[in-house]
Amino acid sequence: MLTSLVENLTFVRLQGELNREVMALAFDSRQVSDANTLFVAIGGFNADGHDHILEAIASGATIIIVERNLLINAPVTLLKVDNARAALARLSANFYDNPTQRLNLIGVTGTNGKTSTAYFIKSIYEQARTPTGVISTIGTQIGDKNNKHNHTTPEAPYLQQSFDSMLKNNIGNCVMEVSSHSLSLQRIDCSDFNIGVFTNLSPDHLEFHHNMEEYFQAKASLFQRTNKVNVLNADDQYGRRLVKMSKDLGTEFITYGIEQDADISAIHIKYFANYSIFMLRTPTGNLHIRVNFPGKIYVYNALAAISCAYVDGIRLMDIKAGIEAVTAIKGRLEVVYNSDDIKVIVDFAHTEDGLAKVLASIRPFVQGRIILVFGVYAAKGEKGNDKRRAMGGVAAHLADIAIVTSDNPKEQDPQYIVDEVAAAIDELGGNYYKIVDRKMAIENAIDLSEKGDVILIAGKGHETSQILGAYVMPFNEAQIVNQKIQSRSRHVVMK
Ligand SMILES: CC(=O)N[C@H]1[C@@H](OP(=O)(O)OP(=O)(O)OC[C@H]2O[C@@H](n3ccc(=O)[nH]c3=O)[C@H](O)[C@@H]2O)O[C@H](CO)[C@@H](O)[C@@H]1O[C@H](C)C(=O)N[C@@H](C)C(=O)N[C@H](CCC(=O)O)C(=O)O
Ligand SMILES: Nc1ncnc2c1ncn2[C@@H]1O[C@H](COP(=O)(O)OP(=O)(O)OP(=O)(O)O)[C@@H](O)[C@H]1O
Repeated sequence: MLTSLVENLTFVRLQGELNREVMALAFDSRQVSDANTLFVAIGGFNADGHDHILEAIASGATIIIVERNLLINAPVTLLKVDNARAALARLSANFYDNPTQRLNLIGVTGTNGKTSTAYFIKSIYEQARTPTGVISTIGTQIGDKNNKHNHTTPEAPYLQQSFDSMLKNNIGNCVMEVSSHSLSLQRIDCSDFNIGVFTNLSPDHLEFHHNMEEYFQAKASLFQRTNKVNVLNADDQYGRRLVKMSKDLGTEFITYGIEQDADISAIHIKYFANYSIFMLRTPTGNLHIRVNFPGKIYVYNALAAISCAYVDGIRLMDIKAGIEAVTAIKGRLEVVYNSDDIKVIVDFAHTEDGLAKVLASIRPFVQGRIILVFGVYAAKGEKGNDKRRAMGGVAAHLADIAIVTSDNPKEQDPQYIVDEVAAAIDELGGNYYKIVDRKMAIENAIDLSEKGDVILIAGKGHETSQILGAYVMPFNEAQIVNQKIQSRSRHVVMK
C-alpha cells in the first residue's frame, strides 16, 4: 500500500488518497504496463518525465510523484517531492522492504578494475561457502542466472528488486560495482553498504562530472556511507585522500598496495605471460598467491578483493583458493585465438589509464609486434576531445601498429572520432590505419599480422553489440576473429 511505501519520504500531497494499492514502480512512461503503477516523473538532461505523465496514466499509472506544483484531471494520487531521483530510491527500497538491511552489501568503485575485483570477491566468498550475488557491468548474477543490463549500476527499482531476489534465493552477500553516475544520480540511495572498496581514479566521464575533483567527490561519497569498513588503495593518490577522509570521519579502513606501506601488500611479484605470482603479506600471516591474469593491474585487483575478504573475516586459505579459482572473466584480457603464429586478445580497456596499463602488461611477453584495434566513445566537446587525443597518445607510444576504428559511436559521427584519434597518433609519429568499420578493422589486423604478433582488440570486452546511432547491431568479436582466421587458413590451403 502507498501508506507504507511513503515511510521516511518527505512529500506534499497535491491530490488523491494515500490509501491505494501499488503494484509496480516506473520512472519511464514507456515502461508502464501494469494497473496501479507508481510513476516517478524525473526532470532529466534530455527529456522531462513531467511531460509524459498522461502517457504513464494511459498505460496504468495511478500514483504520480512530481517535483512541481501541478494538478491532473484524472483520478490519481499526486505527491510532490524535492528530488524525484532520491524519492525513486526511497520508494524502491520501501517497495522491497529495505532488503540491504539484511544483506552483506559490498560496493566496489573506482575508474578501472571494478568488474574483476567484484568477480574475485565473489569467488573468495563462495570458497568460504557464503553464496554471493554480483551486480556489475557484465550483468546481475543471482545463483546460476545472469541478467544483462545497459548500466554498470542500474536504476534503484532494478537494484532493490535484485537485492530482494538475492535474499529470497538465500544469498547473503552482494558485491556490486558502484559507478560515479549512480552515486551522483542517487541510484544507490537507501542501500546500506557494509564495505566500500576503492580501486583507482583516472580521467573518465568528465563530460558528466566536469573535472577530476567533482568526479572524485562523487566516488568519495560511497566511503562516507559504509557501515563497517573502507578498503583503500594506498598506491593511488585519491586512495590516500580517502584514507585521510576515513580518519577524519572515524570510519574503519584497511589499505592495500605494492609501492607504499599498506596493511595488505604483495611482495616478490613475478609476472608471466598469462599469470602472476606473489607473496601476500597480511597482519596475520603471509602466503603465496597466483593470479590467473597477466600484469600489475590484476595484482592490484586481487589485493583489493583479498583485503575486502580479509576484513570481513574470511580465512587466508579460502582467500587464496578464491583468487586462484578465477581463470577467466568475460572480455577481460580474454584470449580468443592462440596459435604458434599469433595471439588475439579481447579486452574492455576504454580509458587512457586502462589502455596504457593493459598494453604495458602484455608487452614484455610479445615476441613480434602489438597490433592494437581500438576506438573511443566520448561525448562531443572539449572533454571528449581530450579523451580521444589521450587514447591516441597511448596507442602512439605503446602499440607498434594502431588500427583506429569505432567503439560504440552512438549518436556521433564515427569518421570524425576516428580522424581525431588518428590525428593524435600522427602528431606523435605513431604508426596507424583508419578503418571506421570495426569488423573490417579486426579482419585487417589479422591480415597484417605476422608470426609472433599479438593483436589486442580493446574497448568492447564482454559486449555483444555495437551501437550505431539508434541501431544496436549484434557484434561478437571472438566470432569475427575465428571466422576470419578460418577463412584465411582455407585460402592458404587452396593456394
Ligand atoms: C547520463 C546519465 O546517466 N543519464 C541517465 C539519466 O538520463 P536523462 O536524465 O538524460 O534522461 P532523459 O532522457 O532526460 O529523461 C528524463 C526522464 O524522463 C523519462 N521519460 C523520457 C521519455 C519518455 O517518453 N518518457 C519518460 O518517462 C525518462 O525515463 C527519465 O526518467 O536518467 C535516466 C533514468 O532516469 C538514465 O537511464 C540515464 O542513463 C543513461 C541511459 C546512460 O547512458 N547513463 C550512463 C552514462 C551511465 O549511467 N553510466 C554509468 C557508468 C558506466 C561506466 O562506469 O562506464 C553506469 O552506471 O552505467
Ligand atoms: N586496476 C586497474 N587499473 C587500470 N586499468 C585496469 C585495472 N583493472 C583492469 N583495468 C583495465 O580496465 C578495463 C576495465 O576493467 P573493469 O571491467 O574491471 O573495469 P570497470 O571498473 O568495471 O569498468 P566500467 O565501470 O567501465 O565497467 C579492463 O579491461 C582493463 O583493460
